[in-house]
Order: sequence, then C-alpha cells, then structure tokens
Amino acid sequence: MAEVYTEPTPSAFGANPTDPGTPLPLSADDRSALDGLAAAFSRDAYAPGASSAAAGRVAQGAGASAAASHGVHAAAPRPAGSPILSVRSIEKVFGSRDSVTHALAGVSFDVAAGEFVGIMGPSGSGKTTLLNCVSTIDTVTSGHIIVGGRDITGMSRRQLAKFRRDDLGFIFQDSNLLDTLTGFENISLALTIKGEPARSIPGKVNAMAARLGVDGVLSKYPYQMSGGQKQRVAAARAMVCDPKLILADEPTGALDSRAATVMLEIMEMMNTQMGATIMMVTHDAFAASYTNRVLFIKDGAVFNELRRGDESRDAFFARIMEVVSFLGGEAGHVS
Ligand SMILES: Nc1ncnc2c1ncn2[C@@H]1O[C@H](COP(=O)(O)OP(=O)(O)OP(=O)(O)O)[C@@H](O)[C@H]1O
Repeated sequence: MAEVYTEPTPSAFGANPTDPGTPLPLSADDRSALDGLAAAFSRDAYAPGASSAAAGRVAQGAGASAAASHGVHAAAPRPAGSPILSVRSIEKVFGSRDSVTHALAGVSFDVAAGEFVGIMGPSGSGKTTLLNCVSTIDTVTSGHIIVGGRDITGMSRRQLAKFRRDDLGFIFQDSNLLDTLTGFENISLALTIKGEPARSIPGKVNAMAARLGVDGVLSKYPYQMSGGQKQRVAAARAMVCDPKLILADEPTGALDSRAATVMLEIMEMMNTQMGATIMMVTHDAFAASYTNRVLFIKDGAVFNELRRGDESRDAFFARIMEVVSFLGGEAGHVS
C-alpha cells in the first residue's frame, strides 16, 4: 500500500525521537492509553496510579541525553538446544455437562532456545487455545507449561503478570500499537513498564528500530504508518525487552503479500541473527515456510511435525502444503 506522508503532530517526547526535546505533559487520552497498555503487559499486578508513574518514567527515558542512547542493546544469540518452552500433556476443556469441548486433548512438545516454530492446523483445531494457554491469557484444565524452567501453570496471578511482562513478547495480527503514542513511545513504553532505567531507553529503542528497519517511522503515530511498518514496530516492541519467548498470532494475516514477506524476513532475522525464540500461529503455509519446524494441530492434539533442516524454503513450503492438503487444505500461499 502506498504510504501517505503526514507531518507528525508534536508528541509528548518531541517530534524527533533521536532528539527527544522537552517532555510535554501527557493528555488524559494518553494516560488512558497508557493504562490500557500497562494492563496488557501486566494485567493483574497493575495498580492504580501506576500509569502516571510509568508515564513519568517514559518521559524521563525519552528525554535522556542522546549520547547515553548509544549503549546499544542487542539480544545475544542464544544457542539452540535447551528447551525454553515445554508443553506437557495439556488439556483444555470448555463448557460443562451438555456442552463440552475438548479444545486441547493432551498436547506435548518442546521449543528449544533459538527455534522458530510454526503452529498450523484447521479451523477449530485448538491453535488459539494453545497460544492463549502459553501466553497465560487462559488457564489449562490439566497438564503443565514450563517456560525457562518454571511451571507457569502453578503461578499466582501476580507471578503470572510479572512472567508476561518479563519473559514474553507478543506480536498480534493487528499490531495493537497504542494510537495516541508514536512509534518511539510505543516501543519505549514496553521498557518503561519493565522498569528499565530511563537513561538507557532511547538507545535501546533507536537501536532496535534500526535493526528492524523502522527507525524512519519512530516519530509517526500508528495511523501514519503502513500496515507493514506497524507490524515491524510491534515486533520491535516485543523484542526490545529481550523476552525468553516471542508469541506471534497470525502476524502477517492482515498484510499484503509484499509487506508479509518483509515481515517474515524480519522475523527470520530476529531468530537467526538476534537469537529470538519464536512460536507463531499461522494459517499460511508461506509464512510457516520461514520457520525451522511446523507443528500441525488437529482435534486438539499434535498430529504431525515437519522439520526444515537444511532444506530450501521452497522445498519446505512444498512439504508443508502436502500436510495442509491432507488436513483439508485451508491454508496456502498469500496471494
Ligand atoms: N471460550 C470458549 N468456549 C467454548 N468453546 C471454545 C472456546 N474457545 C474455543 N472454543 C472451542 O475450542 C475449539 C478450538 O478453538 P480454537 O479457537 O483454539 O481453534 P483454532 O485452531 O484457533 O481455530 P481458528 O483457526 O478458526 O482460529 C473449537 O471447537 C472452539 O469452538
């Protein structure tokens, strides 16, 4: 889609993110947006009054000297091998008595550090339920989910909130950027909520944006960005806190084929060069062909698994399509 340039309106951090300027007071809208994002990052532990404190820290972070901003953050590549995620015999039952759905009926698998894993399966097979359980949006009926050696199924609400904030990064189909914040502010807010010292925030945001090719849109608001730019800013927001695991839910589902390809190449780079461990739910075999391994879910259970190995992406795509066709052929190449 052609990008229409609109002069950015002054933000709370100045128009140029590399020269943040004097922080302006946040409007009531900005504050309520901050409340929303803080709640998303830390739903249960979020305390009244935290928004203004968080906003203050964002403002300080963005206003810190640009010189301090060169303490560039880059996630250290993690060696593949040890599992970051272990899913053990999880079941999820919805409803009761007359109307019971076994959305997950004993799912087990591991995701090793440094893997990029795709989850595919027909509609209603349990992909979203699985993602929701790993992301702690939902709870399992039985079984265990272990992330970074800790069983999240036994955590308290407060521990879960901290876990989501510290250990997980999210990329949704709709970028879920806050409309009233610029790209810079959206990314920096993730660091602020995590408690990152204000002086190191601009450097980390600018460095991550540069790696993901969105340094040119940091002063723009989401409505001034293309769909692909928004997704890449969302990816930068997910990556900037160096989470153990990035969960992506149809990250290219709303993009045209060109923007989808750029996004997938960025995610591949996040995995291979920046050490991100990624689990991505997708209907799209083309998107899945960028991963190292695809797990196929059917009727709430792991039905098949394909590993890419040294295969070309095209060859992997062809094998994925064979399984998709066998399962009912609802996924395919983005047009
Ligand atoms: N809150 C709920 N209450 C009752 N049943 C549910 C609920 N959420 C999901 N289900 C059922 O669980 C099963 C798995 O749903 P899920 O959304 O995980 O599938 P999916 O593979 O993500 O599907 P799609 O590809 O269409 O998004 C389906 O039969 C669905 O109807």
